[in-house]
Amino acid sequence: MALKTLSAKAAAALDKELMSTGAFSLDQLMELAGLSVSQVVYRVHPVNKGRRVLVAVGPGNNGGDGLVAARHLRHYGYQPSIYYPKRPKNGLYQRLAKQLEDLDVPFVDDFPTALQSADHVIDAIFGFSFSGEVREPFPAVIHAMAESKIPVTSVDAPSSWDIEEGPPKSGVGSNFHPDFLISLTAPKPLIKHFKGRHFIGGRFVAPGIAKKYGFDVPAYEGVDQIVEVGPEELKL
Ligand SMILES: NC(=O)C1=CN([C@@H]2O[C@H](COP(=O)(O)OP(=O)(O)OC[C@H]3O[C@@H](n4cnc5c(N)ncnc54)[C@H](O)[C@@H]3O)[C@@H](O)[C@H]2O)C(O)CC1
Ligand SMILES: [K+]
Repeated sequence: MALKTLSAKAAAALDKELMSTGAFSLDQLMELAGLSVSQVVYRVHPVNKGRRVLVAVGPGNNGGDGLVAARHLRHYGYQPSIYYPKRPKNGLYQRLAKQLEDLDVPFVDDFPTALQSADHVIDAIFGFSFSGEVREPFPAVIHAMAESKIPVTSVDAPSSWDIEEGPPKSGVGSNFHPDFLISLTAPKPLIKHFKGRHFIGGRFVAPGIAKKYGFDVPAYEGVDQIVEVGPEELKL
């Protein structure tokens, strides 16, 4: 498979293109991204392994993917809870949060405490627009995920990792190695540092757009929104 990686810059340009010439709305893309995240959790952590999924939600679209995934997981029979300390005023995020409130999904204030009674964690804090050092209040959250034995699924990138260079050499996130990662549309260069199980989601990209950005859409099966692809199968 000729799956190449997309730099942060290329991934941002692709998203922009999907929403302009591709004619998708952000709501649609986020719904499909979150649906694919929910399928990864269902695959790696079926309901009988424990229903309590704690979702760490960041301030941007990566966080929005986490909110969508939580809704789908609730309908699959999980008991998600949401840590969402920085809520932007944007109507899309507010609607996603309202949809969860209507399903009686709890919002928690203390991530490390909530982690103690979780069976699985979704890291939807930062995606391809992350840069620099992790700012408050997220260092303690990254630290708690890194120290905990609870399995973590990261959305698009392990939060705190540099999109091109991978884990920071020291400080917050240097010891954060999630068990599972779903790359949205195409893996980012950080994938070469990732040792866990890796999935790709984004079963909506038209061949012309994929070709323009130089990646192949992987061979999804049946009704799956995800496909598992090891780093060894990627063209790095
Ligand atoms: N290609 C796809 O399939 C799609 C991807 N989506 C998701 O959108 C993500 C990108 O979303 P965004 O561009 O909104 O950005 P992110 O969600 O990656 O993060 C941006 C937010 O994080 C903050 N931030 C950045 N660096 C920080 C730091 N060092 N400390 C603290 N806060 C920091 C920014 O202020 C901003 O609020 C992707 O990674 C993916 O998860 C979508 O939802 C849409 C479709
Ligand atoms: K993430």
